[in-house]
Amino acid sequence: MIIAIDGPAASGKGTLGKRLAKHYGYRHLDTGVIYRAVAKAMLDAGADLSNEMLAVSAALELDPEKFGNPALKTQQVGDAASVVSAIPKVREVLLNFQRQFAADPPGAVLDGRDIGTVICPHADVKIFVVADPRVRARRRTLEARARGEDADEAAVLADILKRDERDQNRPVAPLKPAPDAHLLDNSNLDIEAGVRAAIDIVEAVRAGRQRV
Ligand SMILES: Nc1ncnc2c1ncn2[C@@H]1O[C@H](COP(=O)(O)OP(=O)(O)O)[C@@H](O)[C@H]1O
Ligand SMILES: Nc1ccn([C@@H]2O[C@H](COP(=O)(O)OP(=O)(O)O)[C@@H](O)[C@H]2O)c(=O)n1
Repeated sequence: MIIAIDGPAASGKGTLGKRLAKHYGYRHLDTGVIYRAVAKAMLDAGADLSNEMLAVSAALELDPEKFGNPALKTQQVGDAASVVSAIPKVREVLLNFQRQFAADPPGAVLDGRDIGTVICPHADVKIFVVADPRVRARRRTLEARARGEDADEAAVLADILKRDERDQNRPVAPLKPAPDAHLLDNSNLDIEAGVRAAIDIVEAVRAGRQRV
């Protein structure tokens, strides 16, 4: 089974993805870290983020072993990721890795922006997670502060809105729900309630299949 989770910045995709994968015994891929890793390589090299050739070679040289690097989590890297991720050739290079991850047994949960629309259009279950931008900014700010960063909530909100705008309006693989995605509004749910709501969606889809 493939579970696709998409949604805007800090909506809770990764948290749900990790918990769903644990619940079902599947592997989990936070696809945002892939674009963040490309962006970090560009920033480290002092490269212009719109340099297609350098971005493509950074994407080709990615090392999945480094996806856990905490330095990928920063706002600066997230911002840069939304610039490099708009380059169609970068997305093309990263497509097979994601599809292969999804196809390997026993099952997989992928979260990102275009999982249900482009990477896994035939996913068994698609969830589109949303939450009020102010709630998302609050949660992301608390997360950054817990890491010891000096985060300003208004600046985090502005960053989230700017990134959503860029991700929604790019010509290739824009952030949007697949027509068959189930909407999950995380604004007023704590993590446990969100996980339960996501499991309920998966179970309802499975039950519907068995009846057919
Ligand atoms: N339902 C929730 N209630 C409270 N905090 C949440 C909830 N879901 C996620 N969070 C927190 O919000 C932040 C962003 O969640 P995350 O899963 O990283 O979002 P995304 O992957 O969409 O960027 C994290 O600090 C996470 O612990
Ligand atoms: N499948 C994906 C995942 C992320 N991205 C890009 O990568 C950036 C960082 O993604 P992320 O999921 O780590 O961001 P957060 O929601 O965690 O803040 C996004 O703003 C997108 O521009 C993408 O284009 N496609």
